[in-house]
Amino acid sequence: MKKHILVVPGDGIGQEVTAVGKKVLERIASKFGHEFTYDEALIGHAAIEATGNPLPEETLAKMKASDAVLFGAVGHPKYDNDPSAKVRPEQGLLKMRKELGLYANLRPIKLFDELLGASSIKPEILKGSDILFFRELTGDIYFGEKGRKNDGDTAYDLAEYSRFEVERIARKAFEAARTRRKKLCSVDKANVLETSRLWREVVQKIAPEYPDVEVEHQFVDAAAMMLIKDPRRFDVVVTANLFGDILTDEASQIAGSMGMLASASVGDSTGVYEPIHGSAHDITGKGVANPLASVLSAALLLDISFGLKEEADTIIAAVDQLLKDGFRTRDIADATTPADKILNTETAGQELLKRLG
Ligand SMILES: NC(=O)C1=CN([C@@H]2O[C@H](COP(=O)(O)OP(=O)(O)OC[C@H]3O[C@@H](n4cnc5c(N)ncnc54)[C@H](O)[C@@H]3O)[C@@H](O)[C@H]2O)C=CC1
Ligand SMILES: CC(C)CC(=O)C(=O)O
Ligand SMILES: [Mg+2]
Repeated sequence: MKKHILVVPGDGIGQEVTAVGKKVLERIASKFGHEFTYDEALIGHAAIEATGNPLPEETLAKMKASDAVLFGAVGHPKYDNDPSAKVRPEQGLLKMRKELGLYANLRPIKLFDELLGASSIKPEILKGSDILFFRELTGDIYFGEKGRKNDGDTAYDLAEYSRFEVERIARKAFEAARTRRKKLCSVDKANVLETSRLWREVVQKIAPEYPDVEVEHQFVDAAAMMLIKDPRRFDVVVTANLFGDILTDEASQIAGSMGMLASASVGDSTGVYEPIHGSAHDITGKGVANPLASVLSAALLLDISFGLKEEADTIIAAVDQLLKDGFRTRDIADATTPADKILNTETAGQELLKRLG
């Protein structure tokens, strides 16, 4: 198969982990006889430094012209502590999602059995957890009007959802539930928010079209609690942009670490495949970031954008084997991990390539 992949590492550990994700794609291409070509483009702080723009037109054009994008992360400490900065790395990420119409962010919470002990949640509560989040990605409070009034003393961010926006993500989640355990949990705050009341109304309205799927509605505060108390009760979860952002960072602890969670952002055009984590300033440049979220994002890319299921499964099996062989990056290691089994970003990539064959 011939495909063109755009690699957009972004900032911080995005650079470090995406290099490993790309190597895995290259190895898969040679192993299975595919012809993947690659290009790179700037986003975030790296793009601001080079062009003044967090999402240069050239990057966007390259994204639209590619068959899939392997994305890293954006962000830089200098903006995090400067609320007055008008141009920010995260604007590039949000604009990319909007411009490419990436309204559905699939975040599988996949727990590898070997990592049962890596979580702070008890293994007997965790075992068998397997959740697929559908986070709406182009609406909500992230994209509404924002500003200041009263001489800057009052700030506002408008949360908005249209019926159309809710319905299209809900339908994707219903369809996915049909292929899994046929349970859908819609998470909102309909006891308080009007956007959530529309959300619940739309989900209730289309539910009868999926009679084989059991639907449950939960308020986001209770859902946050239930995720930790009893993660196995969840199959597919569909929720708004802000709630999905927060709940999936929480849910990463089911899988053991933020460094294990991949995602697929899909919608109207080129799919973007990205770890759920950010640029992680605290470990940037140390070479210790777990690259498996990027590697598993590459697997999602092959599966969803290219329909290469066997190739994707080969990557997942290699990750599984790496963990079975006792190797751990620091974020998923514990006191029982022998020193010679602790990997850094680069050695994790090398060990993984050995297991890809
Ligand atoms: N999609 C994106 O590009 C995102 C960007 N950000 C940006 O990233 C910057 C840092 O944000 P934080 O809140 O610290 O979130 P973060 O996700 O970057 O890091 C949170 C914690 O998880 C750890 N972590 C994350 N990924 C890891 C990995 N692969 N291996 C090992 N440990 C890992 C970090 O070291 C940190 O302690 C900010 O500028 C933020 O705006 C945050 C989230 C997503
Ligand atoms: C800039 C943020 C919206 C990025 C983030 O936290 C995410 O996409 O999960
Ligand atoms: Mg997030």
